[in-house]
Amino acid sequence: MHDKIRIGVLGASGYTGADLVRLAARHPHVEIAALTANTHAGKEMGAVFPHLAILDLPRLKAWEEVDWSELDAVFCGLPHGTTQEITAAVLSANPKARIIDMSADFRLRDASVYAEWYGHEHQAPALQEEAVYGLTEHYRALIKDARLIACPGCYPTAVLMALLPLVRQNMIDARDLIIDAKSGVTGAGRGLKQNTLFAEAGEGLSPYSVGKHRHAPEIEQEIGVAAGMPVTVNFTPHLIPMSRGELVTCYVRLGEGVTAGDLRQRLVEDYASEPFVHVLPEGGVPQTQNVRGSNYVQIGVFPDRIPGRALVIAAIDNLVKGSAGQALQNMNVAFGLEEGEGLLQLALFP
Ligand SMILES: NC(=O)C1=CN([C@@H]2O[C@H](COP(=O)(O)OP(=O)(O)OC[C@H]3O[C@@H](n4cnc5c(N)ncnc54)[C@H](OP(=O)(O)O)[C@@H]3O)[C@@H](O)[C@H]2O)C=CC1
Ligand SMILES: CC(=O)N[C@@H](CCC(=O)OP(=O)(O)O)C(=O)O
Repeated sequence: MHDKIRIGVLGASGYTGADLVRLAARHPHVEIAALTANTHAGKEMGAVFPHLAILDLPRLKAWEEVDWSELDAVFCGLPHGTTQEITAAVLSANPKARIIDMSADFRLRDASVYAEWYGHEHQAPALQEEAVYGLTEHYRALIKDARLIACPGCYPTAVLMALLPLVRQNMIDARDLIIDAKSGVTGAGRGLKQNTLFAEAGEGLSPYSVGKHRHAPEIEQEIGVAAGMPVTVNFTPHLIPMSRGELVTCYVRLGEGVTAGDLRQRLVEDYASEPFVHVLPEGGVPQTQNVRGSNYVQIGVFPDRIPGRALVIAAIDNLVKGSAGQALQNMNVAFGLEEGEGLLQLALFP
C-alpha cells in the first residue's frame, strides 16, 4: 500500500472526469496515477483541458492500456452503458479496487427497470446487485465497505437531499410529488450536441424528456425506499443557459397538521452535522450561484399560498455535488478519511 490513494479516472477528457481531476489534484491523500479517454487517448491532459495544464498529470490513454493492479480506486466518468463491461474488467484484474461510478450504470437495483429505461439488458447484473447507492449523507454506513459505489444522477442528488428526510418521517405525501428541475448545459457532457450549441441553448429555456426522463425511476426508487411503498413522481427537467448549476423546485403536499416550518426544522436537525448541507433560514432562497464550483447543497423551504402545500428547493453544482465532488466525498468515506478532504473550497461567487 502506498502512502497515498492511487486513483484512476476513466473518462478524464469529459466534464465530470476533468472536475474530478481538478479536485483530486489538491487532495492531500490522493495520487492521480492513470487517466483514460476515448477519442482523446494519447493526448496530454493539458492539451484537452488547458486549465489543468499546470498540473503534472499522466497522459490520457485507452482504458484497455491501464495497469489496474497499480490502482486503489477507479472513478468512472463514462457514458452510461459503457461502464458495466469496463467495471467487470477492472474488478477481475484487481478485485481489491474500489470503483466509484459517476454514470447511471449501477444505480437502479431492479434489472427490469434498468432494461426498460436504458434500452438494453444489464451487462453485469451480479455487480449491479453488489453496488451501493452513493448518496453520501444517506448511505454512508454502506459506502464505507462498498467495492462498487454508484453515485446518483445530478437531478436525483438534489431532489433526494431535499426530500428524503421528509418522506422518511411521513411529513409529506410521497404519492404527490411534483419536481421542476433545471440544469446548466455541462449536465449534457462535453460531446457536441445540437441542443447545447451556444446559438440554441444560450438564450432560451427548454424542457426536455418531458414525462419520460430516466432520472424519474431513480428518484422513485429512493423515495420508495424511504416511504416504504412504491411511488411515482412527476419530474420535468429543463436546460438553462448557464454552464454549471442545478436547481430543483419540489412541490409537496403536507401531512396532516404539518407546517412548512416543521419541514425546515426536520431538515435542519437531520443535516445538523453534515459538512456540505446548508439548510437556509426561513425565507432564504437557494441559488445556483451560491454553490458554483463547490460541493455544497443549499436547501430552502417555503409555505405555499395553497393550504396544505409547501415548496422545497435545492441548489447544487451538477459537476461537483452532482458528480465529481460527491464521488470524491464517497472515496473519503470508503478510505476512512475526513469527509471534507479536498472538498472544502467555497463557491466561486459571483
Ligand atoms: N455532466 C454532468 O453534470 C453529470 C454527468 N454524469 C454522468 O457521468 C458520466 C460522464 O459524464 P460527462 O463527463 O458529462 O460526459 P462527457 O461526454 O463530457 O465525457 C465522457 C467521457 O467518456 C469517454 N468515452 C466516451 N465513450 C467512451 C467509450 N466507448 N469507452 C471509453 N470511454 C469513452 C470520453 O472520451 P473522449 O472525450 O476522449 O471521446 C470522455 O472522456 C455520464 O455517464 C454522465 O451521465 C453524472 C452526473 C452529472
Ligand atoms: C442537462 C442534461 O442533459 N443533463 C443530463 C443529466 C446528467 C446526469 O446526471 O446524468 P446521468 O444520469 O447520466 O449520470 C440528462 O438530462 O441526461
